[in-house]
Amino acid sequence: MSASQNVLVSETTMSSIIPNNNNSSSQKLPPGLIPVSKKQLLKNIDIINGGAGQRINAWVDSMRASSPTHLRSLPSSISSQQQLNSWIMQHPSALEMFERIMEASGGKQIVMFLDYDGTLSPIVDDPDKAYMSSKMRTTVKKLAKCFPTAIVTGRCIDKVYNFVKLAELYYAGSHGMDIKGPAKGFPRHKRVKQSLLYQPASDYLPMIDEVYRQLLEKTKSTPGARVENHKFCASVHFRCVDEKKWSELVLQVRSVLKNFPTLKLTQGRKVFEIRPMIEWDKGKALEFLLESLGFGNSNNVFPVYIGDDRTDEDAFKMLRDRGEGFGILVSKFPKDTNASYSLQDPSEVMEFLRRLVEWKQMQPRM
Ligand SMILES: O=P(O)(O)OC[C@H]1O[C@H](O[C@H]2O[C@H](CO)[C@@H](O)[C@H](O)[C@H]2O)[C@H](O)[C@@H](O)[C@@H]1O
Repeated sequence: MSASQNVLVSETTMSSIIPNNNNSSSQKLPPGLIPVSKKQLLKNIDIINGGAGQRINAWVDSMRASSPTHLRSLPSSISSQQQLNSWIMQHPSALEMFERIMEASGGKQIVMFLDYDGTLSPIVDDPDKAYMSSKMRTTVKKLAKCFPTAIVTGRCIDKVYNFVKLAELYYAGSHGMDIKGPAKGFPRHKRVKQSLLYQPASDYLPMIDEVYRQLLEKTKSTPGARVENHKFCASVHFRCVDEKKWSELVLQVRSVLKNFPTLKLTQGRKVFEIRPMIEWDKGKALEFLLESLGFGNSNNVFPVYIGDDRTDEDAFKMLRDRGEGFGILVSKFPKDTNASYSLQDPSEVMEFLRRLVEWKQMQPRM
């Protein structure tokens, strides 16, 4: 499959930090953080000014590609079916490969990392109604008894906690920029010595509040647009915006972001993600949690990360680079990914987690 046939566009295509030359003095970097080079900032001035091919149409094309709908993307020809088959060969079902995966773990400590939306809960139109089923909750609860388990999400911790409601988990909210250890029975894992709290973008809190306020105001004329404040980042949803209005929404988002040169924009499933331009992502959060659990330099750990979105790729890549464990992409469609295996949807994720629990319960106690 060629890059142009991939369902997802590359994140860099859509990444923008949108500096405004006139306002740059009023938007200083938060103290202590030097997130980007001058070269990167200049490149992004070019992007917002419409250079480097970043025209409105390119944004809209990318929005179209960001989350295929079932009907539009189901393979309708033999060649796309062949593409799907070849993708599955490269990223086999984690359920079908279960025994082989367990063999590969070779007695190492399994650590579980789970994305939330599209992984533990199905994708729905209203982000406030993305509930996980009680069966899924019970399964994750059992999983956390067997292995250290973390939720890694773009949402802020409070919102995701309201859905998950399990105090025994680690949480990395706001794309990993807000990390907390388990509140219940802490420390659950002997290796963690002190209570865990890490917020590498705390200096950005007022800026995120302000960009959220401006985005809310600016996009209110676009029916269906939805803005969320995730404490250290913000989201602008276009899932419920008529496609004819997408270019209008792009203009609105760009007009706000040009006043915030130290924020970057990436794209998830029918959502723009606005984040501090710091070297931190879900991959870094995964690494931080492994270190906090005492596995920083250990070769006795087998991390498994399950996620469905572009932002999860940072974590998949981190695992590939570390040569430890593997990633599982939740998708029914071929996507360009650093994950090794695939699962089709949250129900398959639940089945995989259930089998992990069963497997663990059958292991002799050490
Ligand atoms: O990292 P995640 O846990 O996957 O969070 C990423 C975004 O998830 C939510 O949006 C997505 O799910 C919504 C509910 O199903 C759906 O309506 C939306 O289209 C998806 O993009 C969340 O609302 C966003 O703020 C997160 O950034």
